[in-house]
Amino acid sequence: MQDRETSTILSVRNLNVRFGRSSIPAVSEVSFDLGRERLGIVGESGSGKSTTGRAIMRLLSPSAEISAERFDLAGSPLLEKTERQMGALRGKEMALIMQDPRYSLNPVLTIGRQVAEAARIHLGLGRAQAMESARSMLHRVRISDADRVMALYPHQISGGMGQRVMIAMMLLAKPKLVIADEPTSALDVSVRKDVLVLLDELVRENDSGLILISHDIRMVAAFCERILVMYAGRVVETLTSLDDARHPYTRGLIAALPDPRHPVRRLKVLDRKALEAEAAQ
Ligand SMILES: Nc1ncnc2c1ncn2[C@@H]1O[C@H](COP(=O)(O)OP(=O)(O)OP(=O)(O)O)[C@@H](O)[C@H]1O
Repeated sequence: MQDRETSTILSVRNLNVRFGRSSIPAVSEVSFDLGRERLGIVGESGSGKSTTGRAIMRLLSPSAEISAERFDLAGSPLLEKTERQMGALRGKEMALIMQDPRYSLNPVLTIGRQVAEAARIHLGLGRAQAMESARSMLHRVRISDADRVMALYPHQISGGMGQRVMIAMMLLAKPKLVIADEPTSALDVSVRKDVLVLLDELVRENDSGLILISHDIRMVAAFCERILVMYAGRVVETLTSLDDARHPYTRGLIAALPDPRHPVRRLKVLDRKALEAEAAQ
């Protein structure tokens, strides 16, 4: 059996995030541990998924107040780090893959330049070696004509190709922790699965921990060993299988998504009145 104690990458106890003077916390009392495994965070829009992911990266707006009893990356408290120390961790020890590669890639640099730049910064390579490392990483994300793609600018490649480039850049330094926030929702349906399979493959190869954030509970269930279900900033349920879902909100999330095995004419919607009644109890 795996020794969870030594393999814990991230440990979160009672994480709270509040923006400005807002009386309602965006994230409330969230707790979980992450080892070298895949953990999903699901919930509807506004439930606090992205805020949790960005709090881990310490990439929230300055108006955000973060507090936690424990908030450790590999045993080291994230809230005690200076911005400079966080800068050194991002990309090297922890990486964030966001929804739309068009906004994450630098529009004025060629793909080759920006992947090589990541290799230079995070792996400490010289110019020529960094270019070579960029080329081999692009091959690893199954871009077969890497030389041609390296000469292109972000607007000249497809969304699916852009997300492969982002994955190449983000996983180059084999970070311990990868957070993927809706990594496929801006992509064409036909390439979504390929991109997720690739991400999953590289995360396993690197022996990293993955947090996959999405509103799509079925997609998350296909890739993750454990799922945290968030509602109004709180974790309402932790699942290892969708069949174990007990909370009416989780059941609503499952029912609101189409199941390819059982197509339906009309999609269900969340029963908000029942949920609010339950929350008030
Ligand atoms: N910079 C900010 N300033 C003020 N409030 C914010 C900020 N960012 C997020 N929030 C609030 O925090 C709450 C949680 O938002 P968050 O983006 O984490 O939800 P989410 O579950 O990721 O939703 P989505 O899927 O739409 O991104 C929301 O009420 C949102 O309005």
